[in-house]
Amino acid sequence: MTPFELNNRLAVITGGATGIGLGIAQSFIAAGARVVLCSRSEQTLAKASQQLGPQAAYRVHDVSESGTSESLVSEIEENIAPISFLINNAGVHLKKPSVNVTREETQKVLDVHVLGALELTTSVGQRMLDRGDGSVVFIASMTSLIGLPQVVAYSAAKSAYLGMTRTLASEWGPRGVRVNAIAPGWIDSQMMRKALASDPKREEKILQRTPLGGFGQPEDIGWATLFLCSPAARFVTGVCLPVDGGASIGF
Ligand SMILES: NC(=O)c1ccc[n+]([C@@H]2O[C@H](COP(=O)([O-])OP(=O)(O)OC[C@H]3O[C@@H](n4cnc5c(N)ncnc54)[C@H](O)[C@@H]3O)[C@@H](O)[C@H]2O)c1
Ligand SMILES: O=C(O)C(=O)C[C@H](O)[C@H](O)CO
Repeated sequence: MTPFELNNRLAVITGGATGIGLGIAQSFIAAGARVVLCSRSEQTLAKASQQLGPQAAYRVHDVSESGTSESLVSEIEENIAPISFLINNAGVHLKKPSVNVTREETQKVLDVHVLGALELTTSVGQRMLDRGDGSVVFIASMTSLIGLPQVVAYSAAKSAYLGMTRTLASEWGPRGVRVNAIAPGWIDSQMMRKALASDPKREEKILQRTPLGGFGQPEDIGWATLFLCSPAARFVTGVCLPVDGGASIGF
């Protein structure tokens, strides 16, 4: 057995039915895990789950809805299995000049990425702490590490993941629960295509500043997330791993 195997253990992946979340689900299943995809559209979830096969299940869940995590987590643990891995991947993008961003728009972005992910993480985390075992990954962004124009609320939310990761890692590490983050660069998904559509020259600029060239694929984030959750990363906690073709190096 290699230290990258996940041995039928259960991963909950928010926003798991599309893009990067689906790539993470594919990588986890390839490593022998079971997955529960959680997002808002039953139709999209059912399609993704069918594509993934018998190792996948889904639950309709809006992470931004306050007070809903406990019932989701207890239902999954009662009917499927204890949750070994939580991947906070659900996200919404907001791209516009910072002076035009309203408080309400910022609140919506923070509700999904920060408040929603934190509520779910503490619900799952309490059970992981009781069992003395578990691993949490936050899908942050290159905007957690470097400046990108016109994404001020999104960047605030993704940067919050760095503090949350370090705090939870230091608090939960002694009790067997690891917490890490990944900062994806430009990864080919609906979100990225939409973000770049407003500025056709941006794609060229991005490709120029990416030493490894091209855009990443969802499975690139999948393999990195798998590493962080696997026994191979048993001595890794509190880090944010960039997976961006080198774009955040600044050359
Ligand atoms: N694609 C990129 O270049 C890139 C770069 C850095 C970070 N990210 C992050 O990766 C994650 C996945 O994004 P993606 O690129 O796959 O785009 P995507 O739009 O395909 O995925 C986002 C997913 O989150 C789900 N979601 C949104 N709000 C939700 C809510 N309230 N409750 C539950 N689910 C919700 C969406 O339904 C969707 O499935 C996001 O957190 C995004 O910010 C993406
Ligand atoms: O580079 C840009 O203009 C972007 O808005 C990129 C996005 O922030 C990125 O793809 C999502 O995190």
